[in-house]
Amino acid sequence: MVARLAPRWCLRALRSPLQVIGFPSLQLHMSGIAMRASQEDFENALNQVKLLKKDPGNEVKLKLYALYKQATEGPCNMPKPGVFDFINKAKWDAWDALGNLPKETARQNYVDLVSSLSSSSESSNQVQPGTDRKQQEYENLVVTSEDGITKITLNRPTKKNAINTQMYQEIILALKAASNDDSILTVVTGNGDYYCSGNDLTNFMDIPPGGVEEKAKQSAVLLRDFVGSFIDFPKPLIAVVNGPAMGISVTILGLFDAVYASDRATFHTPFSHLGLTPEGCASYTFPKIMGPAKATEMLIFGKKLTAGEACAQGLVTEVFPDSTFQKEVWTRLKAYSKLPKNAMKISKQVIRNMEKEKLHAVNAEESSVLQERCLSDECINAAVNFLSKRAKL
Ligand SMILES: CCCCC/C=C/C(=O)SCCNC(=O)CCNC(=O)[C@H](O)C(C)(C)COP(=O)(O)OP(=O)(O)OC[C@H]1O[C@@H](n2cnc3c(N)ncnc32)[C@H](O)[C@@H]1OP(=O)(O)O
Repeated sequence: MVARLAPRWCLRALRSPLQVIGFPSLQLHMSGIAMRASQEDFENALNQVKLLKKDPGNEVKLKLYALYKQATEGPCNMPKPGVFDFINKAKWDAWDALGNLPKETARQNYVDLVSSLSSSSESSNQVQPGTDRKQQEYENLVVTSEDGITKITLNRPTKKNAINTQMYQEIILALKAASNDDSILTVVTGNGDYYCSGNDLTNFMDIPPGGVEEKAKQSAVLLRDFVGSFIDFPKPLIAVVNGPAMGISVTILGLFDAVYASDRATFHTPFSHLGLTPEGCASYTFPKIMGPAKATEMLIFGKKLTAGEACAQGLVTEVFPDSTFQKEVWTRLKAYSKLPKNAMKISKQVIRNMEKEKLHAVNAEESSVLQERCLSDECINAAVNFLSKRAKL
């Protein structure tokens, strides 16, 4: 069966030779698509393309074409068109550039790309690199974009940037926006002396009408969505750890592509002390990064690491003296942001796609275990303890 799907913007007048690039990706030879894990998503994505309200432009159309061909036929197998056959040459180049990218990865990248296009056509939240534009307003974050870098700053310095319920939601939104904007790199950092003190322990105080069980359920869903948005983030994601980091802000570092730390930073996951268990996929990423024995010290015994120790164990990419931290890190990030955008993004996706499913499974399991832990005496006592000490201050 061959289905030809024509998005509305496909019907617009075409001006340049490149604009007549069609959508072979939409000529669905369904029987030829291998039955693999992501086939349903892939088919949905093929259908979603025709619903796009906005023409995504030739660069994106070529990318969709190339990923479709790679996903369904494998590496480029066509003879190279002549130099004056502009359109077919551009298509051939795009497909050929994917080299030996596995079919499954191409399929996943196609799905991710369509998903980002769908959201961006909904939100139209495009940010031009180099414009230092402040994005959407958030209560607990400051998000800016400059020199192709979107910077998400955790902004509750008086609470050591503890993540309250609203802030979890805002971070999910900010990551979604950053994945759809024109930036090349995305950075997460903290305002003030802390990077982040982890989950806001007062989150547990806000009990809905359904009671504590309902609260635990809501927290688990929020946690899974929050961590999921890091797992799925499609561009290079960098943590600029300006000071101490605790709890979930540490575990999630295992899902970043690079972590730069000030020598003032520390890394602390006192889960057992709080009656809690690891999240952020750390039960999988930490043993992989630092080996099971070191992961145990952090995740089960709550050993606090210095920046130097975290670097030696592979959790941190590099440590800088606090006095020159910002200058050195931003000089480096600006240089990285000038590297070819698509190559970096695709490389990140190739690396992540190797274990995306595993990470989602780990996230679901950790969230479900935590849903139970939140209701345990150990956890409730630890939260009450923190809150009563705080009340005395
Ligand atoms: C969605 C469910 C996820 C569940 C998984 C949980 C994962 C985690 O993240 S576990 C880690 C949780 N975090 C903590 O246990 C840290 C608790 N905070 C502290 O131990 C200390 O505040 C400190 C070491 C971070 C800083 O100590 P200090 O320098 O002495 O400063 P203060 O204690 O006076 O803090 C200033 C101000 O900030 C408030 N605050 C700090 N961290 C948190 C927090 N995590 N939750 C709520 N509030 C926090 C602190 O209470 C002070 O507030 P005020 O008293 O109103 O000034």
